Amino acid sequence: MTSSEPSGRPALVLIGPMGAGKTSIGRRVARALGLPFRDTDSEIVKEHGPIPEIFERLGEPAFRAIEHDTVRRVIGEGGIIALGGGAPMHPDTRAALRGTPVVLLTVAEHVIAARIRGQKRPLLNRDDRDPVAEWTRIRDERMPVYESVSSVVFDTSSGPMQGVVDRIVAWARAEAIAPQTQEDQDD
Ligand SMILES: Nc1ncnc2c1ncn2[C@@H]1O[C@H](COP(=O)(O)OP(=O)(O)OP(=O)(O)O)[C@@H](O)[C@H]1O
Ligand SMILES: O=C(O)C1=C[C@@H](O)[C@@H](O)[C@H](O)C1
Ligand SMILES: [Mg+2]
Repeated sequence: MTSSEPSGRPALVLIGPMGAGKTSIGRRVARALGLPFRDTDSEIVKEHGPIPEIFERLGEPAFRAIEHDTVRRVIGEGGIIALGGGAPMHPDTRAALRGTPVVLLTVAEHVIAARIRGQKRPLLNRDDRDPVAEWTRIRDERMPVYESVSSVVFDTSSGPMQGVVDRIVAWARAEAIAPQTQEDQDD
C-alpha cells in the first residue's frame, strides 16, 4: 500500500506559530499531492462556531479541550493536516503525533505584522497589548515544544508561497510519505 491510499494515518501534519502558513500552504501541498486536506481550526468552526466566540464564551481551557478532541479525530482520518497554532501544546496531541511526519513552518517576526493584520486571533487581540509583541512572546514560549515534535522545518518568511509548497512536496516524496510522480515510479 502506498501512502496515497487511506491508511488511517496522516501523510503529514503541519504545525507552527500563528500566521506561519499552515492553512494556506497545507491546502496547496494537499492539492499538489492529490491528498485530502483538513484544517483543525476549520473543523472546530464548523462544529462549534467562530473561534473568537468560543474563547469569549467558554475560555481558552475549554477551547483547548474541544481542539484536542478535533485533532484526535482528524488525525485518524489521514491526508494532509494543518493544526491550530497552539494544538501541539496539549500533551495528548503530542502523543497522537508520534510516528507521524510533522512539518514545522516558521516565520520571522518582521513579516508577521502584515500577515496577522485585520484578522481576529483571540490570543493576539487581548487588552491593549501589541499583537506582534504577543505573537513573539507566544512563539518563543512554544518553539521548544514545536521543535521537539517536528521531523523537518521550513521557513516561510521570504520568497513566493509556492516555493515552500514545492520544497515540502519534494521532501514528502523523498521520504516516501507521499505519492511519487510518474517519473519517480519509472526509475
Ligand atoms: N510565503 C508565505 N508562506 C505562507 N503564508 C504566506 C506567505 N506569504 C504570505 N502569506 C500569507 O500569510 C498568511 C498565513 O496565514 P495562515 O492562516 O495560512 O497561517 P496559519 O499558520 O494557518 O495560522 P493559524 O495558526 O492562525 O491558523 C496568509 O494570509 C498567506 O496568504
Ligand atoms: O496559536 C494559537 O493558540 C491559536 C491559533 C489559531 O490557529 C487558533 O487555533 C486559535 O486562534 C489559537
Ligand atoms: Mg491556520
